[in-house]
Amino acid sequence: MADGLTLECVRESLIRQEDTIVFSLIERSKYPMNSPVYVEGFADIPGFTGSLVEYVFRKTQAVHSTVGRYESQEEHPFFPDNLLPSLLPSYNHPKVLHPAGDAININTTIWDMYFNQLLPLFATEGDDGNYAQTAACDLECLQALSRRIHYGKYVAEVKFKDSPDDYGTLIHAQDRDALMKLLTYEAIEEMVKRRVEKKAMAFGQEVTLNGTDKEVKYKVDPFVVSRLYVEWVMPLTKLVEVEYLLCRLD
Ligand SMILES: O=C(O)C(=O)C[C@]1(C(=O)O)C=C[C@@H](O)C=C1
Repeated sequence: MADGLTLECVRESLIRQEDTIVFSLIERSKYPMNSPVYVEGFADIPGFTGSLVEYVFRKTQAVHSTVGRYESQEEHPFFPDNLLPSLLPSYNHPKVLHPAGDAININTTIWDMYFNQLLPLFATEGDDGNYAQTAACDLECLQALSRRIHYGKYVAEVKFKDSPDDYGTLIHAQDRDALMKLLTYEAIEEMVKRRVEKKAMAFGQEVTLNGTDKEVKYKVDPFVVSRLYVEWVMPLTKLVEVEYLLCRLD
């Protein structure tokens, strides 16, 4: 392909991103739920009324924005309002995606899924006071999930370029359901599900030198990781793919 992007290399990136996601969940699992982090007004921050986690996100993303993070089409801010542009000299990141896709940002949905559905599945009850560390871990998890899910734009671009006629017809018809069917590979999804479960077992097991046959304990339940992928990561990636394709010919 002209821009060198192939389905194989895009899938390789998705596989590598699985490592980042599994490790970020393992890091978050060091801390209990620490619910004050999520309570509006818990921190007495002048001029700010949201939760501590929102504060950490806004401040971190403001810094990242001024050093060019969102110049890359792979990155999507959680709070895009009022971000300042990059102060760095322009790197000229390759713009492989169709510009209409830049407006697609489903981080609100990802945020909601993470805090309301995923976190309660793996964070233990309790409060150890490590609020800043907890919010920093949430930031890592959410950024990794957001990057992976929005990578659906690249997957969709490659699929479109590989079969422009098949996709073109459905895009002209704005046929969401048929696009979803055409871009779905059930055998690949099954492999992803099994691989992330295996990674959670490999990365999250206690390593001992005098290995006896004690019951193996995992830092994050491998079943929760496969469920995360089956229920949220893959469906949301496919949603991004469909949204991107719908505007691919604009
Ligand atoms: O690998 C692909 O073809 C993708 O579109 C990515 C992905 C995924 O999210 O992992 C999504 C849809 C396919 O059914 C298979 C896998």
